[in-house]
Amino acid sequence: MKEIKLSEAFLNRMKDLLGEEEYEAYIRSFEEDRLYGLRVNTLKITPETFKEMTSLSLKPVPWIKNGFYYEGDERPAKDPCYYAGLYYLQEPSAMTPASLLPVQPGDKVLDLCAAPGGKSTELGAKLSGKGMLVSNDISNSRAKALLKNLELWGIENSCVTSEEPRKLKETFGAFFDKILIDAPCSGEGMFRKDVDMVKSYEEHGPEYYAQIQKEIVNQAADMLVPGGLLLYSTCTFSICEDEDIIRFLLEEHPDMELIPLPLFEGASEGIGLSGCLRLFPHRIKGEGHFMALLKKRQADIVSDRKESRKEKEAALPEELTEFLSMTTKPLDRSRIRIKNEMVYYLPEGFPEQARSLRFLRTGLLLGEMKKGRFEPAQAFAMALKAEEFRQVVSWEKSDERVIRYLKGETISLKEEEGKIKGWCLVCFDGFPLGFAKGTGSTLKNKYYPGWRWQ
Ligand SMILES: C[S@@+](CC[C@H](N)C(=O)[O-])C[C@H]1O[C@@H](n2cnc3c(N)ncnc32)[C@H](O)[C@@H]1O
Repeated sequence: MKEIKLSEAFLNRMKDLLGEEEYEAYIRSFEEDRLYGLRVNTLKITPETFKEMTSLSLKPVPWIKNGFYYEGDERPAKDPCYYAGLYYLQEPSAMTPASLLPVQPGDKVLDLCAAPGGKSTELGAKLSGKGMLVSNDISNSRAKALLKNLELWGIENSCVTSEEPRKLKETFGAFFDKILIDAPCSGEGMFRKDVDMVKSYEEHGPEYYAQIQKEIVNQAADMLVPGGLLLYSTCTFSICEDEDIIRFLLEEHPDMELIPLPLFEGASEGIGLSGCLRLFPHRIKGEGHFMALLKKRQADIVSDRKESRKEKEAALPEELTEFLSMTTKPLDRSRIRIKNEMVYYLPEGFPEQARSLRFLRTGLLLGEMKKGRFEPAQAFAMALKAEEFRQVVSWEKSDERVIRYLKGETISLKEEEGKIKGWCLVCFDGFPLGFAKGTGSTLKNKYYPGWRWQ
């Protein structure tokens, strides 16, 4: 075993859970190195095309269509592709929950414990810009990291909140078609990946988290519409945080039923509760996880689901209209809002009652009105495709100006590239990185300073 000191109590519980023989296999899994994974952003590129263009040595994660393993000595975060939001670095088992929640474009989706965004980015990609994703995390600082990841990923229809689930329930009521709860947990499944988890486990073990999880699932169930689906996941093995929470939920909410999850090679059934899914590091190439899918039964009376009312189009400032004329991205003008000079594009059907919540972001930040000018935001660039902007500069990935642009430097155009006046979208190989403002043969760098290449 590596330098990991696991408590006697934990090891005894694992022995009880797995039986003598399998326990030995579990312990041996600590002798193997942790695994590294990335998940391709299908909003921007197909997994096949990405595999062709990257120099990373990728191997497919068998149960995730857009998931790959990469080698531990590779540095995918130091790559323009990362800055273009083409992938998210994620441990392979952690890719499973979002892949098993059948989100459809147009759904209203809640990711209740979402930071830093490992599941939300995938849920947002599945929506393909239609419907709404509310990504919440009780921790404000973690919610900031979540916002960055959603913006980098190019999701245009997400809102980020930092609230207690109870407050969300009071505000939204039964509103969401799909809910994901990637619950805070004791993290027993992550000991090999992250030694620090062992330390925090000593402070707060399974019983501590089970109480929090019960409160979270209780609130979440009330936020589902009839017929809606809820996926519960943890990265821990203890039954009291896994199957027992599902039993609790079924008891407290008799209108909920368990929908069996499909088994795939290496995955195991729930312990004493079939239909749930468990992933163990000695059976698959990934860390430990638990998942269960639940459905709220349809009400006898057909619910009078209101169609979202189309808002009246407000007149937009001229400078903004002028900028928007440079993009062919279809934007419903009635969803554009200006608050304190910031210009937002709200998701379809954004509910009025939600305005009282603590939002870090409502929809896509398009930009800012500044003394009669409009300055487009970094998030807007990330949500565009190269062909959706009229003035584009696209270099090859190997062009040294790509990294210099990401570092915030002023860039000179080559003679054969001609001259550029005004806003342009800077890309490599056709993937947007951010905006710049051309003054002839020079590009003033407008890449967001907080995201610069270090
Ligand atoms: C397992 S992590 C989520 C990881 C995230 N889903 C991802 O894939 O990147 C659990 C998160 O729950 C948050 N959390 C803890 N208690 C919470 C609560 N009562 N309501 C909402 N979020 C909570 C934590 O701040 C933490 O970010």
